[in-house]
Amino acid sequence: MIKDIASLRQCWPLFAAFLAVELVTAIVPAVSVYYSGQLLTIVQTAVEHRTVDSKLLITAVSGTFISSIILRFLHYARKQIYQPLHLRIKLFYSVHIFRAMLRLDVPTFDDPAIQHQLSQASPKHSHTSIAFSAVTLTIRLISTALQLVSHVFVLAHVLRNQPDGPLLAVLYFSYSILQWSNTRNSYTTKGVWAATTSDEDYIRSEGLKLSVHNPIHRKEIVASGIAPFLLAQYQEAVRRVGDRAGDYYEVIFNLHSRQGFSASTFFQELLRSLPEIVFTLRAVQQPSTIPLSLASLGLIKQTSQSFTTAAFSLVDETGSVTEMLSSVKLLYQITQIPNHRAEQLWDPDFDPDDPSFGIPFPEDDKALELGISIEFRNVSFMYPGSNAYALRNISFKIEQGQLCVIVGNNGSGKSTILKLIARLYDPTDGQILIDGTDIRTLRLADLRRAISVLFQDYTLFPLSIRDNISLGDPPHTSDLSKIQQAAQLGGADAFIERLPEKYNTYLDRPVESYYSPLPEGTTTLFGQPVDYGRVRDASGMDGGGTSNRGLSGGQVQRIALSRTFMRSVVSDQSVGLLLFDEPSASLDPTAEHDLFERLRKLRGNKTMVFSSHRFGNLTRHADLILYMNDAVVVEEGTHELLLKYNGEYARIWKLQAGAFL
Ligand SMILES: Nc1ncnc2c1ncn2[C@@H]1O[C@H](COP(=O)(O)OP(=O)(O)OP(=O)(O)O)[C@@H](O)[C@H]1O
Repeated sequence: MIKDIASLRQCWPLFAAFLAVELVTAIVPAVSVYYSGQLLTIVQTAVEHRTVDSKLLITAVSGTFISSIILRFLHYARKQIYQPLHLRIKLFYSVHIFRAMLRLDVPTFDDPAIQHQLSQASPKHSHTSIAFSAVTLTIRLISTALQLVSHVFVLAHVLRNQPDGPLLAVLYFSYSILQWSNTRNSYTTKGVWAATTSDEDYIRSEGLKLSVHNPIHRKEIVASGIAPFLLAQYQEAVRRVGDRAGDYYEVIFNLHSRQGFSASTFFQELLRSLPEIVFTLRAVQQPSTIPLSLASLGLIKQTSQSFTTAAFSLVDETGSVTEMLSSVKLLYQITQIPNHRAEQLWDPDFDPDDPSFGIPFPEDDKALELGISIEFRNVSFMYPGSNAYALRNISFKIEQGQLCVIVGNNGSGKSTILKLIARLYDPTDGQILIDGTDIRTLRLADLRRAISVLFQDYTLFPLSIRDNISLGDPPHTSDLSKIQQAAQLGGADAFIERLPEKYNTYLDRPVESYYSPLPEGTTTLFGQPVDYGRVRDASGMDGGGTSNRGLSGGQVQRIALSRTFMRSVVSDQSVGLLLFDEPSASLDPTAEHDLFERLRKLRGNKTMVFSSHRFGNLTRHADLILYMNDAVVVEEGTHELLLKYNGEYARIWKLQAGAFL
C-alpha cells in the first residue's frame, strides 16, 4: 500500500506534511501543560514568599500563548492538508476497486461470497477509503505514542519534589482506568456476534412502513383504496410491538442502559473524589507543612488524566490497526479473486500472438459478413449454486447466415442458450462449436468482438442517453451522427429529440442534489428553473433509482436496441452473430413489426438468433425454429415443417394466430 501511495503524484510532500503536523500536534499539549505548571508555581511562590521571578513569568506566559497559537495553526494546517491527501488516496483506490470489479466474469460476480468480499473492500455508505483510514490510523498511533512519552516527561517533572504526588497520581490513574474499562465494557460488543429479529409484529410493521415510504407502491395503494386498511394494520402492529422490539440501534442502546450500573461503576464514583479527600486529610494532619500545594494537585490531576487518555487511546488504536490492516489486505485481495474463466482483457500477460490464450477468431482476420455457425452437442447446464438443469442434453446446429428463433414457455431455457453462446457461462456437460471449433479454445476477446447481443434483462446505465447508446461500440463514443443513426434504427430518435437535453439527458442521475428548504418565491436553482420532480429523480426517490425519468418500458427498450445497432449493421464486418433475447417484449405491434423488418434487412447474411414468446412475425421467416420445454428442445424445424408435424409449436401458433382470425 505504501508503495502505491508513494507512486501517487504529489502524495509524498502532502503525506510528509501531514505526518509532521500530527507529530507536532501530539507534543504541544504536553508543552502547554508544562507552562501552565510553571504559571501555577509562580503563583505559589508569590503567595508563599511574596516574590516573583519576572524572567520565569515572561517565559511561562509567552510559552502558554505560543503553544496555544501553534496548536490553532496546526489544526488549520491539518485541515488544509487532509482534504487533498484524502482525495488523492481515495480516488486512487476507487480506480483500483473499479478495475478489480470490472475484471470479474458473470458467475464469479454473481457469487454471494464474492459480493460479500467486494462490499467489505468497498463499503457502500462509507465516505472515506479504507486505505486512507489505514494511513491516518497508523499516523495517529505514532502521534499518540509520542503524546504519551511527552506526558511522561511532564508528569515526571511535576511529581519531582512532591512527596505525596505519586500517591495522588496513582489515585487519579486508578479512577481513569476504571472509567475507561467501564465505558469500554458498555459500548463494545466482544467476539463474533450477529443480530436478527423473529418478532412477527415488528417485521410486519416495518414491511408496512416501507410499503408506504417507497414511491414504487404508491399507484397500487391509491388505486386499490387500501390506505385506511394499511393505516389500521400499522397502528395495530405498532401497538402489539409496544416497547418489545426496536431497530438494531434502539436495542443496543437499551442493552447498554440496562448495563449502566454495576459494582465497578459504583466504585468508580468513590474513586473520583478520593484524591481530594486524601489531600484534605493530609493537610489537616500536617497543617504547618502541607506536603503538596493546591496548584500542584490541579496539575497532577490534569497531567494524569491526559496521560491516561493517551495511554488508552494507544491501546484502542493498536487494536483498530490490526482490524484496519486486515481491511487493507481485503482491498488487495479483491484484485486476485479467481475468475471462473479468465477474462483475457484483464490479464496483464495477455498477448494476442500467444497461442496459449486461445485460437484467434476468425482465423486469418477474415470478415464475418457471411455469419458464424453454431452447434450444440449434448449440452447440459446448471447455473452455479443451482442443482436444477437449465438445459438438459441439447443438440442442434445453426448454419452460417441462418435466422434461428428459439420459442418456448417461461423458464424453458431460451435465454440460457444465448448466454452460453456469448460464453457468459460454460456448459456443465457437452460441447459448443463456433464455426466448427470448440468455443472454449477460442480467444475470448475475439469472440466477444464477433458477437452483438441484446439480453432480455438489458439495463440502462446511469449515464447519458448518448453514452448508453455509444457503449454498443466504444470506439465511436464521440461520433454523434453514428449514435443518431443507431437511435433511428432502434426507433428511439424521435422521443430523444423531444427531451429538453436530448442525447445528453441522464436517465438516472448518478449524483444527488442537496439543498436547504428554499426561500419563498425561489424560481431558479443551479442556474435552472426549480424542478422538484427533477430533484426527486436525482435523489433516487422515484422508485429507488429505477425511474428512468418518466420513459415508458418500450422507450427504454428502444434505447437498449439502439445500443445494439451501434454494431450490428451490415457494414460492420467484425460482427458475424447477432443475439436478441426478447427484443420486442415491450414494443407495440407496429414497432415490433418495423423492428423485425429492419433487423432482417440490416443483418445482411449474418447469423441471427432470437429468443421470443411470440410466434408469427419472426418464426415464419426463420430458417430454424427451436421449440423448447422444460430445459430440452422438443421440436425443431421451419415454420411449415413444424405446422405439418402438428405438435406443440403448431398448437401454440394456432392459439396465438387464432386470436386474430
Ligand atoms: N442466474 C440464474 N441462476 C440460477 N438459475 C437461473 C438463473 N437464470 C435462470 N435460471 C433458471 O434457469 C431456467 C431457464 O431460465 P431461462 O432464463 O433460460 O428461461 P427462458 O426460457 O429464457 O424464460 P423466459 O421466457 O421467462 O425469459 C429457469 O428455471 C430459471 O429459473
